Amino acid sequence: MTVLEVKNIAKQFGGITALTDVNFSVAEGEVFGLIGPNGAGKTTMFNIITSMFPPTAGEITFLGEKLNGLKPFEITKKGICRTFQNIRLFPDMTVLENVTVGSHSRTGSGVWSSFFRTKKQKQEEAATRDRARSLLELVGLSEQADEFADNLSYGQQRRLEIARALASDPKLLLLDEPAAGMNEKETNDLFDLIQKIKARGITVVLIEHDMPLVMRICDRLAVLNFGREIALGTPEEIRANPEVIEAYLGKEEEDEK
Ligand SMILES: Nc1ncnc2c1ncn2[C@@H]1O[C@H](COP(=O)(O)OP(=O)(O)OP(=O)(O)O)[C@@H](O)[C@H]1O
Repeated sequence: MTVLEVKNIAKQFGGITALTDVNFSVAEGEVFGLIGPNGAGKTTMFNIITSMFPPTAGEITFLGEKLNGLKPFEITKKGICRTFQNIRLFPDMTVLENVTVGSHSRTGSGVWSSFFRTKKQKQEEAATRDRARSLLELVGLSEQADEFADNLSYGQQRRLEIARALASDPKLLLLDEPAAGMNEKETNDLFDLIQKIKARGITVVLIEHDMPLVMRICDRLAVLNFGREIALGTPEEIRANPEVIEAYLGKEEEDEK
């Protein structure tokens, strides 16, 4: 079954063309990579999928339903969640609280009604906390549950972001550079975590610059370069694609200058 379909997506920011005619689809349970040099348009693609802004052209379909025109919170309700390239935690809240905050789009009771706490609401809150604890266990942060988010290491903060995104029970999880700033051990832990998420039947789209991780974890990949999709295929196909090699090697040569 196709979970996500990206059809003929284009995005212009004034005179800048961030994306041109991008097409790919992601099947249920897949880990799909979105790679490409800096500025290729990857984060813009996530912003369009999550309706942070509309595409200039094209269509996004999620489980057969068009997403165009929905608000970001409606996208979350449909079952799409994301993490951000720059960590966006609440530093003064505990690790557990950061995850329960992620669940609020899920529970039925709003902020106002929680002022008059009914028995049902107390049960809901307890269930939310239990769920948050089980997500912390999944991402390996059970022991840090009561620490302030600010005190966590960088790799731990990234895992906490994933737990928070999972708290709203997504069918599709978008991860924006989850391995950025991680050491080798943390990256290996992240690999295991993504495998576990996949085993839960959650479909994952991953933006990542860590090529060994991408090649190990992804079922398929799309490669963007200057907003254009230059390749689509399995890691083996991508590795052997001359245009991809050129895009990356070209960049390395530039960096050496
Ligand atoms: N809100 C915006 N307003 C104007 N230009 C933007 C905006 N968002 C992105 N861009 C431009 O669109 C292009 C693609 O940027 P984007 O952040 O999507 O690339 P990326 O592939 O995610 O890069 P990186 O790997 O560096 O994060 C860049 O030229 C960027 O400057």
